[in-house]
Amino acid sequence: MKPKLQVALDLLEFDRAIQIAKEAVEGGADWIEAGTPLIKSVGMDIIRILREKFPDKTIVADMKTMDTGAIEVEMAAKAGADIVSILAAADNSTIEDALRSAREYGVQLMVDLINVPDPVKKAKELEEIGVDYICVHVGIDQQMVGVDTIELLEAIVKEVETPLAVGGGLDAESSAHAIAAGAEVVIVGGNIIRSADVTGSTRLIREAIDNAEITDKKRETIEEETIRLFMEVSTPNISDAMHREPCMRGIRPIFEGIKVAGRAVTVQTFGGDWAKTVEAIDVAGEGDILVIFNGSDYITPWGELASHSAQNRGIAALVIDGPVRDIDDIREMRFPIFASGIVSNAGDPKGFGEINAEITCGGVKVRPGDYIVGDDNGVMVIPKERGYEIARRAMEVKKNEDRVREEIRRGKTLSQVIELYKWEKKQK
Ligand SMILES: O=C([C@H](O)CO)[C@H](O)[C@H](O)COP(=O)(O)O
Repeated sequence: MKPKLQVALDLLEFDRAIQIAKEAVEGGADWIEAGTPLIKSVGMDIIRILREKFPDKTIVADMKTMDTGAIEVEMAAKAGADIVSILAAADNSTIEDALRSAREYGVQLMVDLINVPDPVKKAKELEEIGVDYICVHVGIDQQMVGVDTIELLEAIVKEVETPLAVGGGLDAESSAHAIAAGAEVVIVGGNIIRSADVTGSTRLIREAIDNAEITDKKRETIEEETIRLFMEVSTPNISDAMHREPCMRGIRPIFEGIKVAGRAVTVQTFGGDWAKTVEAIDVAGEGDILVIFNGSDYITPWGELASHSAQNRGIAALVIDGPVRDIDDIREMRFPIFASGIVSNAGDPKGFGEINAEITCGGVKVRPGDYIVGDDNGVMVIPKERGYEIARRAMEVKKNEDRVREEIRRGKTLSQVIELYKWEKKQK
């Protein structure tokens, strides 16, 4: 059977959802899902409109029902859905009653394993119950902390014969992998709906699943993926992903066009004492970023020779709450530096201070091993425990902006695209 491609319209705005669905269908999407955020934002009417606009397509209502399964299936069925998706985390009585309702109203029931503690066991129970599709689903928040959709699919596919739909951060490569591993339906949200070229992105996934094969391409490590993603997003994307966390105050790049991401090696020094700052070059590894608190705006612990030595060691950049000197030479060698000032005079190597202690730089706490990302906008610090998550969330911010930019290019104003007036916080 030809694999099915389900586009998940996880959007908030009615008109955008219809337009994006149209573009996805042009690219080869077979099933159109009214995503849960969309249903919550605009109501069940979105299903009626999708039914009307796409009479030949399968419409999926992602209801994420936890209770009263029968009534929610009835609502979605009467609005025009062909398949209704509810939660496997619901009690089996809810799922069984939802299935009765699905039979009564002539729709199919998909049951979503998202957040179920033992998904393999639950999948077997769902098979017993006789649901039409089991949805192997890693939710967006779980994806951000590294839960792997394909691993989950591979654990379940061996255990059940019920048709499997699979979703959770899939792109062309992982969609193909999912189909080759035995899924019948791939569900793709972000990698289609947040693309500037929805039709092109859908087409890529369509082609990949139609020629599905498992590649044994070596996967990146989490660390490699984290750094790659940080290099692909901007520091404003990162700040947005961290709920508008501020960048370091008063610390600017000494030349334009710098883009760096790496782990912090921290240095606390005092008034231009350059012993610890230079010793830190020997401590840091390739790709690390030195982050220094200098304690003076008028005397520097860093210049061209230190930059030269750091560059030779493969150190990615220097970030300093304090001034640097020799910036003409440093600019020429293009060693990336973010600093709070520039002076001519250095201090002496007295040896006060500490390497790899917690410091404050530009008003932001930095611990050794935290992720540092710097670009023309500023320098962001990402706590080491949340590096991968923030890199993934920042990429979602970027993708969303790519799509919004495209819609502005087509003629809408920004407030029209994001329905700004509707989403202003209502006053009491
Ligand atoms: O169901 C979904 C999620 O829980 C939000 O409602 C998504 O549609 C599903 O995860 C697919 O989206 P991506 O993970 O962005 O591909």
